[in-house]
Amino acid sequence: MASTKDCACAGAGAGVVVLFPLMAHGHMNPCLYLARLLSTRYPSLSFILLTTSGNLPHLSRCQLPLNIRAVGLPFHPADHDLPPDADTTFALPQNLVTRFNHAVQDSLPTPFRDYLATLLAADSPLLCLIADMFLAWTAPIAEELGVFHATFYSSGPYAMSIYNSIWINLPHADGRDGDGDEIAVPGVPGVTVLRRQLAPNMRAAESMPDHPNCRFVRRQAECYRHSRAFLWNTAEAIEKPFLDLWAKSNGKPVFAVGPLFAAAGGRGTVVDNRDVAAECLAWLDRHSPRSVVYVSFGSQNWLTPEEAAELAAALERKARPFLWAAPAVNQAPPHAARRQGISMVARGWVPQTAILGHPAVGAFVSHGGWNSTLESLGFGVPVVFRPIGAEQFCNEKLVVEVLGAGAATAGRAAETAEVLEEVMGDGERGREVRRRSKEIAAALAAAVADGNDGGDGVGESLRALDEFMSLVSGRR
Ligand SMILES: O=c1ccn([C@@H]2O[C@H](COP(=O)(O)OP(=O)(O)O[C@H]3O[C@H](CO)[C@@H](O)[C@H](O)[C@H]3O)[C@@H](O)[C@H]2O)c(=O)[nH]1
Repeated sequence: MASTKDCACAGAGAGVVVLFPLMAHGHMNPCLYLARLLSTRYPSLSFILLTTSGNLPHLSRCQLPLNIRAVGLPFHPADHDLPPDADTTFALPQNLVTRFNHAVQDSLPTPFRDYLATLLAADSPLLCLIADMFLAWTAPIAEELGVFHATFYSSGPYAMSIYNSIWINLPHADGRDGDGDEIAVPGVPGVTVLRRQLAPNMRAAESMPDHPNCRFVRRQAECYRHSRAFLWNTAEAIEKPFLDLWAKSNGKPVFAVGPLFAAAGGRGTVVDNRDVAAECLAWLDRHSPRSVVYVSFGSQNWLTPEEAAELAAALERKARPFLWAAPAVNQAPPHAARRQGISMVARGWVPQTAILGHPAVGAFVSHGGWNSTLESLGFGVPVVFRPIGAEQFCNEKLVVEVLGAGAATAGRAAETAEVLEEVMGDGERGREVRRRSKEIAAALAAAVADGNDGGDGVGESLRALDEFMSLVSGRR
């Protein structure tokens, strides 16, 4: 029996729900929001946030409600040729992120199975396991033990349909090599992608049908078949056709329960970095509405020094003030861009949702991680996408081509400067993008309305969450 470690007291309840996010901030944050939302909406239940032991100290500082406790499974990064402190994917280069995912998939199933068995032997009924999309291997184990398994997606169905299809089918391995070639995406009707939009490792895989990511995604697709429901951190208001497509292709119910950061209104996984937070907000307070460009590339992506220099040059060209977040050392801009007073480089974890909610922010230059995308949409701030990897180019396509609430840049200074001016300026394009951004923000706020403020009642995402809970507790 593998050892596990608890970090808080469980509240008493009529049943237990286990949530198991991948150990990456872009995955733990939304899962923690979901746990907080469920714990408020279902206070008589107990919630277990499953993670690895190395993450317990971080979670213990997150002030979890009494009916959520964190439990750590044993995981030793160094045993997998990972840095010994790689408890999450924070600041890991892309090849090590893939190794991290494989390490998790190879080493956690046994302790996970043992832990689930102990929960089944306990008095309180185990209602369900909600496991991350990248922990699909949990589904066959849950099925074998008779536990209801739901898959939680920290990205949206539009992006994941495209991303999975490309890794599984490699439709770009067609012998052509034009950057502007349009590639049809099998199983996603009406969607094409340009070869140049594909993430770099995806492009490289056209000559490597056994690329580690192909194996990883194909294995996941097999495991999903054992899951009984799909929960998405998105809202029908922005992705209804793609939620329907997913439900139809997979033959299982889907529930759009986001945007979770707005529904939970709580804190994410990373301990507040109070000094940096106060400094960022005080700096924003000194700027006029919609004047600042916020720049961030999330928790596990960064530009090369040359790319960062191009972006810095773009930002300086029109002398718009910018706030550049560098939570990891390798995310800082080049020295030339550090013009104190005019712009700010925030070293350390910043309060991103507070920044996006600040009236001074007029645009967000982002890699397009789904959380950043959703947070920006939620606050009505137009995104200028500068994708780096993973499914980020799909998030760009959704927002730019489908929703019309942002713009994209391939990264060159002149192009980026022009796109930023367009989005922030008073021309027709800028006004339209901002109008759509505000419209979408209102629709997302309505999706998570809890009906307690005299508005139009409970929003579609909270109703979907309640339907999901009825399903797992056998009431539907
Ligand atoms: O200083 C910081 C940096 C980040 N964040 C938060 O951290 C999260 C970052 O998530 P995301 O924007 O999705 O970026 P990644 O960390 O890159 O997320 C990974 O996971 C996402 C969800 O699956 C994918 O969409 C991305 O492509 C993948 O890189 C967001 O909630 C941010 O608000 C902060 O609060 N402060």
